Amino acid sequence: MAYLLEHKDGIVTFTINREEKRNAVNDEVMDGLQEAITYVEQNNDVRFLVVTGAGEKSFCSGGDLSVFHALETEDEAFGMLSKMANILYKLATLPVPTIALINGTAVGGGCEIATACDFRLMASHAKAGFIQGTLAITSGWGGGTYLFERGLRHDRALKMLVDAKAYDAQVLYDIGWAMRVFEGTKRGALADFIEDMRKIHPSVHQAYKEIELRKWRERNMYERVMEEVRTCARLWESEAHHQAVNSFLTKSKK
Ligand SMILES: CC[C@H](C(=O)O)C(=O)SCCNC(=O)CCNC(=O)[C@H](O)C(C)(C)COP(=O)(O)OP(=O)(O)OC[C@H]1O[C@@H](n2cnc3c(N)ncnc32)[C@H](O)[C@@H]1OP(=O)(O)O
Repeated sequence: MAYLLEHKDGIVTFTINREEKRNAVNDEVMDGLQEAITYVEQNNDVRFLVVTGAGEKSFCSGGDLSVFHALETEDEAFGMLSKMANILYKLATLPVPTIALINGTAVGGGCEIATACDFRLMASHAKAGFIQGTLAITSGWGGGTYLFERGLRHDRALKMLVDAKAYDAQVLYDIGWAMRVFEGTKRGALADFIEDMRKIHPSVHQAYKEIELRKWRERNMYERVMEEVRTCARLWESEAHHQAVNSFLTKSKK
């Protein structure tokens, strides 16, 4: 299975389970994340949704280039990008707290998934970054829009996007993208992080989160995410993008 879904003690954990591809996202992973979100929406006893990756090397390496490189045109790209953007919008606007448990490298769309979550806990060895720029595209699943909403100083958020590189966990903590940097097991880090929150009635969490969600609805967050998707789809068609993807895939085959 390309993903794992677990519900234990009020915590639903969605694990991207494609270590051999550094947990790259394909359609099966997208459908699995949608399944996890639907499960949370339909089960009132769920208190937290955790997103993580299998293994210790990678949280998620973004879109599966070996699959999505076949998308040639703006319209073809828009179809895939908007599918995942809609799923991440539902993730970002879930009433329960969402936690990205970053067990390893989170790049490209992987960084977008983590940014769509309320909290980001990073293993000390992990790196994360919006590397889409190295492929001559922008973020395309809404992650750029969410980043500007996460309260980072504007200059730090913009630099993260335009640098298009993976940063160390400590740097990401210092600029305010990561909330915690942990040593040891991710399970232990999660248990420690939610210890206090677990003592509070879930209706309080949902009421506080609704303050932010109400602001997002009033400020047309969804429309802004879809503008980001259209921009990425337009850039997708460029020769520079297709050459960059082919270069990665060729390197991988050596
Ligand atoms: C809007 C989102 C947007 C989109 O695609 O829609 C994006 O996400 S754009 C960004 C796409 N992602 C990338 O460009 C990252 C590519 N991967 C890497 O840079 C590295 O693999 C890294 C840093 C994640 C890990 O490096 P490491 O040296 O540990 O591993 P390898 O590079 O040797 O990779 C091992 C194995 O996994 C395959 N792989 C890794 N990432 C992807 C990917 N995103 N898509 C497809 N396949 C991927 C890599 O080809 C290797 O396969 P192998 O068959 O063993 O050669």
